[in-house]
Amino acid sequence: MHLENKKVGIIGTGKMGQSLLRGIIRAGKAKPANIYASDVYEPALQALKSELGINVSTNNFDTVDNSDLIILAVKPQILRNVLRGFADHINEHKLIISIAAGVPASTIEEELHEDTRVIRVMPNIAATVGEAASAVSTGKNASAEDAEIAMEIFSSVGSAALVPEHLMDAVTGVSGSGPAYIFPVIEAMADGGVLEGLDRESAQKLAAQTVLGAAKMVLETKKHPAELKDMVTSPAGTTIHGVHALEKNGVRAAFTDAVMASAKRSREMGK
Ligand SMILES: NC(=O)C1=CN([C@@H]2O[C@H](COP(=O)(O)OP(=O)(O)OC[C@H]3O[C@@H](n4cnc5c(N)ncnc54)[C@H](O)[C@@H]3O)[C@@H](O)[C@H]2O)C=CC1
Ligand SMILES: O=C(O)[C@@H]1CCC=N1
Repeated sequence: MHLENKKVGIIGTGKMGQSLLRGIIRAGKAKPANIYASDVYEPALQALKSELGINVSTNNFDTVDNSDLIILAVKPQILRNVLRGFADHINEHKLIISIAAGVPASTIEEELHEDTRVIRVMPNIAATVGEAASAVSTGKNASAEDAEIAMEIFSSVGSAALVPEHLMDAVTGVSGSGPAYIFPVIEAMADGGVLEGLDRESAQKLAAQTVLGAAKMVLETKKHPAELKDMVTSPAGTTIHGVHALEKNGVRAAFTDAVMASAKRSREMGK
């Protein structure tokens, strides 16, 4: 099964559902006429229909019945109920792709059918701008081709990598939740700039571009971040004074703790 000419369904057109929809269309991965989306909130659906030309419905049956693959983008807390609502409409020809945090593929198989083909993905909110970091894992019935399709979809909104499912909580801690750790960093760096006399707009732009540039250097040079840090820190210069201030405030432990707390919550949600 290749993505081309497949009917793609999305259940839940909130923040992530919409990001994925737009990304898939922007990348030409599916024609709007082949996309079926459902949500309980009709005004948002109608807006998506007129903006993107996709098929919409407030009834999840319409999405399930019309689609070859169905992306589940509702909150984890309601996922079981949503699945129960359409379990009778699922057969072995349909591929289920869930982005719900913490929910194991086995839970989805349990609620649908033991032989349902399930792929689990943890993307992040940067899918909105085509820069998500996604991890893809396969449930027990999903084939390598199913995983390829998921990789194709999520590669259209950023980078995607295959991981074994037991690492999904770790992925959630690092990249699923990660943008929310970095937004306050950007805000705080901009605050520092404002404190030192820059206007807010310039300070925020400088801070955001600095995060983007640093990330790009790590990805493109593939050097260890410590080596890159050493390239910025002149002896007795400005940067080492800044780095020292960060270390005194426990910045490394704070970020590692954030990843661990999010991963722990993801594990709890899976129970
Ligand atoms: N927001 C994020 O940064 C990320 C979210 N996720 C996962 O994505 C999923 C969606 O999260 P968000 O988009 O942030 O939530 P959201 O609240 O923005 O979207 C959920 C959508 O589901 C709709 N919905 C509620 N009940 C429904 C039903 N019975 N049938 C169909 N649609 C229904 C809501 O109206 C809403 O539009 C969650 O499972 C979350 O764990 C994964 C990675 C990142
Ligand atoms: O906070 C959450 O539960 C979701 C999953 C990863 C990012 N947002």
